[in-house]
Amino acid sequence: MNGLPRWVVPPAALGALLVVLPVASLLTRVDVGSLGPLLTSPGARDALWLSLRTSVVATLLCIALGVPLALLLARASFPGRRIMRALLLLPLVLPPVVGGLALLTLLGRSGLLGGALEGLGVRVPFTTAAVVLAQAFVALPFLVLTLDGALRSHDTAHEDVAATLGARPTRVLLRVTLPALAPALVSGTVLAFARALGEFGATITFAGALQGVTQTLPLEIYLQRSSDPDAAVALSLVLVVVALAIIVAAYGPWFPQVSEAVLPGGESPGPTSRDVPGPGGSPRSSGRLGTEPRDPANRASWSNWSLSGSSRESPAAAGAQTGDAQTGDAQTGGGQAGGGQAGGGQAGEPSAGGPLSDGARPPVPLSLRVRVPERGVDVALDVPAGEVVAILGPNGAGKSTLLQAVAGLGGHRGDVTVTIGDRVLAGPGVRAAPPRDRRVGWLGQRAPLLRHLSVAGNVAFGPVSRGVPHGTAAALAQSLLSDVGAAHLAGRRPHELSGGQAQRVAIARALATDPDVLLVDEPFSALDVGAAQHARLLLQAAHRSAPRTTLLVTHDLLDVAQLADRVVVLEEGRVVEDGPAAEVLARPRSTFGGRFAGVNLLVGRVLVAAEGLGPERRMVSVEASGATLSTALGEVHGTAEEVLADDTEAVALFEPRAVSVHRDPPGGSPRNAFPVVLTAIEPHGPLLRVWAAARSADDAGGHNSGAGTGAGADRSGGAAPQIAADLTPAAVAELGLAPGERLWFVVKAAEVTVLPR
Ligand SMILES: Nc1ncnc2c1ncn2[C@@H]1O[C@H](COP(=O)(O)OP(=O)(O)OP(=O)(O)O)[C@@H](O)[C@H]1O
Repeated sequence: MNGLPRWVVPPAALGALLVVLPVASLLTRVDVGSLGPLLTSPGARDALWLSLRTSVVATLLCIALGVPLALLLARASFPGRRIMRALLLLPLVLPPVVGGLALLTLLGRSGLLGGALEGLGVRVPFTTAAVVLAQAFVALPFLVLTLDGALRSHDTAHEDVAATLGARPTRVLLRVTLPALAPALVSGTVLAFARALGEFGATITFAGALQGVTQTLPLEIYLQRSSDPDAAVALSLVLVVVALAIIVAAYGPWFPQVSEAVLPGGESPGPTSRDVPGPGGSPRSSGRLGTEPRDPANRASWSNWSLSGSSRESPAAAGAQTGDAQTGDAQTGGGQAGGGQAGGGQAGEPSAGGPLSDGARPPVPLSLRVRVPERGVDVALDVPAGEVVAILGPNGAGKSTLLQAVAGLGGHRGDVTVTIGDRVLAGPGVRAAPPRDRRVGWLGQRAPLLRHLSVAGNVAFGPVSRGVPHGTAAALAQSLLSDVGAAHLAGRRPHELSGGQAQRVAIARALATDPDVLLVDEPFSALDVGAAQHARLLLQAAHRSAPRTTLLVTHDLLDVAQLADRVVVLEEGRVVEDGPAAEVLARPRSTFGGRFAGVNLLVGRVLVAAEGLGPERRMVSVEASGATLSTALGEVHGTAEEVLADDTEAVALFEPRAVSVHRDPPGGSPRNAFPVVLTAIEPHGPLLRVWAAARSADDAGGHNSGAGTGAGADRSGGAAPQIAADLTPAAVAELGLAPGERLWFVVKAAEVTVLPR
């Protein structure tokens, strides 16, 4: 029962019987002997043929009008959209005969438009065209609502990436949106055709029952019912068989995608993601990602890189080097022949002469000013050519908004100025350039590969969208796939890839258009450790070969350590820290930066400044450089390496492993003793990290009253600063620590570094 309650069975069975039993009893009434002559009578033949013809035309009309209508309803924003969606439900609710009357009042001789049409010699009612219109009237909502529901539940990540790859809106619609919605389109079309085939009330009212002209099969059945009931039953059987044939053809086991089709309000299968636009680059002398500038002489070499840093090394070797087995890609080694051939033999060739190879364009700087009040974001950032900037910050800090602003995605309103190189892509008085014209590459958390294209087709999609001939784009794709160790996957479909393989393909795809700026949004967070490291090294190798200006949103210390030159920390939509990556990791100045770097960071004001420090006196003596801060945890004594002024803002940093934990206030000096309440204990490598928050002022003075498990748990909430102590499991067991206990965290002044903020 898959966890379903048993009581659902009886009503479900009754529901099924309500549909099946009447049809089954109809079949029992069929006189098989007289079936042949009845079905071959001219009246029956004409009616069946007319029904099929008009239903097909009405369905085509529904597709031609319904697909654009559904797209507008689901994706455009215009006044009255909800009302229009509601009005489209009317034909589903109204009796069809009312629909027929409505059509008559519009197109009849004295109707709103009918009079004018008659004047032009066009008469619609009681013609075959009227049958088609009546059928389309009742069938259109089935198609529109099916597609509308699918579109609204369909993530736009694929479309966003396609746009950043250079695809124009029509190409995105035809090559990305509609293929992804194929199951819903088929489903809606089948429903519309079935509804048109069974249409009766609107037809007889608006088109009448003229044999061979407007008398469709449902009308023929109705008319035969009074004169020849057996014939009516036999013709009903024909309608049932035709309807069943359509349903089986569309929903049969040989068409699994359609059997999962999206029905109105249903959900389209597919990845959801926060995938947005991506990076570009420039040479620099001390970059983390790469140290070698692009070789301007090697105009076609931008794609000629590999994990090893040498374009001549086979991807198989690269895969072996990085332990590719961890990605679940046991065949990477087996791909040596193909990969080596494409990567080694064709290196440099694919882009030669193509629009993408218009020289090894030097990396370009990025300048942006993003002010989006509706999201509380106000950030200005200048990124020198080729620099990799890690954007850090807590959830909701505005990191993705920043990347979306560069890519021209997101649909938010605000003042956004983006300049890449000398191209002003958005700004005051400047019409914002669409994503396809920005030359940015987007790499997101998941790899939104186009499911209906092969791996190679996905990588070639961007170049082809930018006008590169198919052959050249295919060769370029093969070369890039070799570079990422995925040449052997070229013919596979995205659903046949592991997460790590898909991300490697996404890297190749993002670089295939040789973007000026690469926007990378938590690219490895959905991968296991091995696959993440492999993908990280691939990005590093790509950057080494052709540095690009890059914004990298991440929550991962390894990404920053291995890829970033500079770190920008955002909090509540503002830059709170900005500095070289090594400096921020070693000596963070913001609360989030401290947490990210794994050190305790307390913000405070200088009470007693370290004075007279010169370089020669730094760290010589604790006494000489001592400084005291007033913080939320009380006074903190530490050593300063720079001159501090009284009453200025500063931060105190100390490692969790330098903190000792006591049940009672310790004596002796020079030591910092913080009264805290334990909030959490979590594994941290071989140690346990014990988190604690400041106790309230009136609770801080006294000695710990004992175990009191849980007594202080509620004090850990709010914005109280948290500090951590790393203890061995044995120490935690010996102290018998548990959340809620009141403790003292103690750290020597010599272990505390005080820095100006
Ligand atoms: N589509 C949207 N409409 C309205 N507000 C949004 C939208 N997307 C994000 N926001 C808001 O904008 C602010 C910044 O969000 P953003 O997604 O840029 O943050 P983030 O730093 O990327 O967060 P996370 O790390 O959780 O992805 C948040 O307050 C968020 O609630």
